[in-house]
Amino acid sequence: MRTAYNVETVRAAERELMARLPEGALMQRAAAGLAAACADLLGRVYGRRVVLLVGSGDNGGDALYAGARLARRGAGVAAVLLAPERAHPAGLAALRRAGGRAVGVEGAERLIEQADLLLDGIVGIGGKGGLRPDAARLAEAAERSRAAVVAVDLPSGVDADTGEVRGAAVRADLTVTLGTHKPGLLIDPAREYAGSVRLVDIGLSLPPQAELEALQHADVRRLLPVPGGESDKYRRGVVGIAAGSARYPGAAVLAVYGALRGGAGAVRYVGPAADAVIARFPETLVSDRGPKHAGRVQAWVVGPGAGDDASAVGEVLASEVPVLVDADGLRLADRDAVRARTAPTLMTPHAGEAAALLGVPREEVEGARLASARELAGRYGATVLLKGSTTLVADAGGGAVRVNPTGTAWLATAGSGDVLSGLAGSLLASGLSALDAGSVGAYLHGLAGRFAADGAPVGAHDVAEAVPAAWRDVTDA
Ligand SMILES: NC(=O)C1=CN([C@@H]2O[C@H](COP(=O)(O)OP(=O)(O)OC[C@H]3O[C@@H](n4cnc5c(N)ncnc54)[C@H](OP(=O)(O)O)[C@@H]3O)[C@@H](O)[C@H]2O)[C@@H](O)CC1
Ligand SMILES: Nc1ncnc2c1ncn2[C@@H]1O[C@H](COP(=O)(O)OP(=O)(O)O)[C@@H](O)[C@H]1O
Ligand SMILES: [K+]
Repeated sequence: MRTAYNVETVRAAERELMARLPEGALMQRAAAGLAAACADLLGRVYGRRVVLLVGSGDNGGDALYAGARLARRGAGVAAVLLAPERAHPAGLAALRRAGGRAVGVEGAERLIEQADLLLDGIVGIGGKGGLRPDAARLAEAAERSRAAVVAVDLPSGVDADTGEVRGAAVRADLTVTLGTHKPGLLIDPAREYAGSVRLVDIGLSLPPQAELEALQHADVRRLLPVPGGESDKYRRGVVGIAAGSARYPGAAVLAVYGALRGGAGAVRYVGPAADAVIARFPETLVSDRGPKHAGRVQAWVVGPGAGDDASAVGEVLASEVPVLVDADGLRLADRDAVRARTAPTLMTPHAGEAAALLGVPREEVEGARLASARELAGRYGATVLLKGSTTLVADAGGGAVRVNPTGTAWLATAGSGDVLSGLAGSLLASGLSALDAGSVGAYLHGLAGRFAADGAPVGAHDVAEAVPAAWRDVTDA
C-alpha cells in the first residue's frame, strides 16, 4: 500500500525524529536524496548548469545543500534567492564553499533560460495560499525554460494536503518528496504539476492511519474473491443490476458486462432493457418485475442509464443488501433513504454529479476532490467513489481515503462508468466492503482501460473485455 500523510502529521514525525538526531541530519538526508535524483536525471553532472530557486524556509535549505553536492561534482550551480537576507544561512554557506554562487531575483530569467536543470526550493510544506508575486514569476519563468525541473518535496504553489492549485505553481518533471508522499502529490490538479514522484526515506516514523492510501497489485490480489471447492454460483454472490431504459439500453448491457467480470457467481438484470441484455449475454438472469420481486441478490447496482425510474431506485434502497448507486440513480435517490440504510451504500458520482449533490459548481469539486468526496460521504452516510482524472473512495466514518493509481484518461469515454458500476457491484456481491469494492473495482477498471487502450482510443465495451486481463495481471504478479 502506498500512503500519503498530511502536513500536520509530517511535522509531528519530523519533530520526534529531530529530537533524536544531530542538528541538520534530516536536511542532509534530504539533500543527499535530492542530489542523487538530480544526477540521475542529468546523466552527467560535470559541466551542467544547475539553477536553484530558493525561498526563505527549509525547502530552500534542502535545495541549497543539494546544490552544494552537485557543485562538488562539477556542476555550475547558481542560486536565485527570493529573500537574500532570509535564505537558509548554513545551506547558503555550504553552496558558496562548494563553488556555487547566489543572485537575487533580478536577472534570474536569463539564468533560468540557460539552465540544464532547475531545482525548485521556493516553498514546500510550509506554503500558505497561492504563490506570492515574486515566487509566481519564478514559477512562470521555469515553465518557459527548457530545463528539466525537479521539485523539492512538492511543486511550489500546490497545496500539500488537498491537491488544490490556486494561481501559478511550478510544473515539475520530477518531484523528490521527503519522508512520505503528501496527499497533493496523488490528487489532481496538483498531481499533474508533480511529474513523476520519487520518495526519499529520511527515517520518519509515521502513524498507522494515513490520510490517503493507494492500493498496489499485492493489496488487490489479497482482496480479490477466488472461488474454492465449496463455491457455487449463489455462494459466490449474485449481483442485481437495475439499470437502462428504453432510451439508454446500452447502459444496462455495459453494467452487466462489467458485472460478469467482477467475481459474482450470477448476474440478475431487472429493467426495460432485458432483450438487449439477453441478446448480448445469455447467461444473465432477467426479470421485469422490479427489484423487490426479482429474487435474492447479495448486492444491487442501480442507476446507470435509468432515466427517471425513481421507483426502482426506491425499491433498491429499501433492500437490506449492499447497494451501489450511480448516474441517474444519484439524482433520484432520496438522501434520507440513503442515510437510513443499515447495509453499505456505495455512491459513484463523477464531478458533475457530485457537484449537483453538493449544490456547488463542478469546478469546485474538480479543484477540491478530497474535501468533496469526504463531504459527500459524510452528508449521505455512504461510501463515495468520486470518478474522474483522480478517482477517490471515501468512507463516511472517516479513515484513510483510497486514491486509485491505475487510471488513464482514455477511460473518459461514454459508458465506461457503467462498466465500473457493474464491476464494483459484482465485487460488493462477492463480499467486499464498500471501500474495498469501490477501490478494487476502480483499480481493475483503470488497468483494463490501460490494457484496452494501449495508446489508442477505445470504447467502454473494450474496457469491460480487458477486465480479465487486468485481473490476471494482478493475480500473476
Ligand atoms: N518535514 C520534514 O520532515 C523535513 C522537511 N524538510 C524540508 O523543509 C520544508 C519545510 O520547511 P519550512 O517549514 O521552513 O517551510 P517551507 O516549505 O520552506 O516554506 C516556508 C517559507 O515559504 C514562504 N512562503 C509561505 N507561503 C508562501 C507563498 N504562498 N508564496 C511564497 N512564499 C511562501 C514563507 O515565507 P514567510 O511566510 O516566512 O514570509 C517561508 O519563508 C519541507 O517541505 C522540506 O523541503 C527537510 O529539510 C527535512 C525533513
Ligand atoms: N481524465 C480522466 N482520467 C482518468 N480517468 C477518467 C478521466 N475522465 C474520466 N475517467 C474515468 O472514466 C469513467 C467515466 O465514467 P462516467 O463519467 O460515469 O461516464 P459514463 O457515464 O459515460 O459511463 C470513470 O471511471 C472515470 O474515473
Ligand atoms: K518546492
